[in-house]
Amino acid sequence: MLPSGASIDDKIKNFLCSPGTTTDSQKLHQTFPYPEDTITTMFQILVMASGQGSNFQALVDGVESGRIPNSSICRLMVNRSKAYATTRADKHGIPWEYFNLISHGFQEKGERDAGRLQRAREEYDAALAQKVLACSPRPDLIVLAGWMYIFGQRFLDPVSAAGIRVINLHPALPGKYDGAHAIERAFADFKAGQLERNTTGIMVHNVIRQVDHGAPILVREVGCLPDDDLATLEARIHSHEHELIVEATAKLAREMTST
Ligand SMILES: Nc1nc2c(c(=O)[nH]1)N[C@@H](CN(C=O)c1ccc(C(=O)N[C@@H](CCC(=O)O)C(=O)O)cc1)CN2
Ligand SMILES: NCC(=O)N[C@@H]1O[C@H](COP(=O)([O-])[O-])[C@@H](O)[C@H]1O
Repeated sequence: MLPSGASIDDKIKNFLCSPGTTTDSQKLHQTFPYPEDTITTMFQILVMASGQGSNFQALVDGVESGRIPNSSICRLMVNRSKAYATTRADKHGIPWEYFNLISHGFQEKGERDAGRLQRAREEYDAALAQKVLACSPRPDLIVLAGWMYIFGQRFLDPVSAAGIRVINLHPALPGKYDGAHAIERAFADFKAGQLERNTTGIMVHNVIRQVDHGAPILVREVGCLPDDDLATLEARIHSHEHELIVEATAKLAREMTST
């Protein structure tokens, strides 16, 4: 028998651990009719990727290990049909969807007209935003983990209006090497003796319309070594990325769920 001052958590544990107890949530509510806001809900994370998915895997492992607390990866979106991230999602029972600018009919292959290209991207952005907003459960956070497509306002605005934050992992320091192929460009400068302090880095930042210019959330420097080649630098950077993306996502999971 629990003392009268027992906490709700103690009562729940006692209820659930009693012999012959069903874990039916309805029965739980009947027994402990406490306000909805005391029910802990999982922090829902939607991940977007275009490639191998090693950072997606780091997030999956981070959620499963509890390093990313009280969270669930509700969905993976990919824009490349051969993205190995989908295989990783299948292995962990995470639903995924492939949605591509050209394959799904927004842009003609080989299209070169600037107006048509712009309109195609805007329609794709709007459709992708609708897919995100239709997810159940709806995500609290979108993490771009090697997502190689630049969003326009017709994605960013509806998602932001729904209170969903978007963050991105970028393999460069703030204000350096914006855009794709950042590691290659940093390495080329290093080999040319033009990389400041022989140091590049990585960051997780908020996503705004201007690519890789959103406010940084976490930043980590990565030094280039004299005997580095591109492969050794990339491997070291990827290793740091797998840590930083989990640390940043866990930070937001804690901040966005604390009352
Ligand atoms: N509006 C924003 N969209 C995205 C951001 C951002 O900060 N603001 N971050 C990127 C991720 N990224 C770098 O971190 C990045 C990804 C892709 C590109 C790029 O040049 N994409 C081309 C297509 C390239 C390809 O398909 O191989 C494009 O979109 O036309 C630059 C930077 C994610 N989106
Ligand atoms: N500008 C965005 C960008 O370059 N992102 C980079 O794509 C790779 C994805 O690897 P992964 O598919 O193995 O996670 C990562 O190195 C990430 O920093």
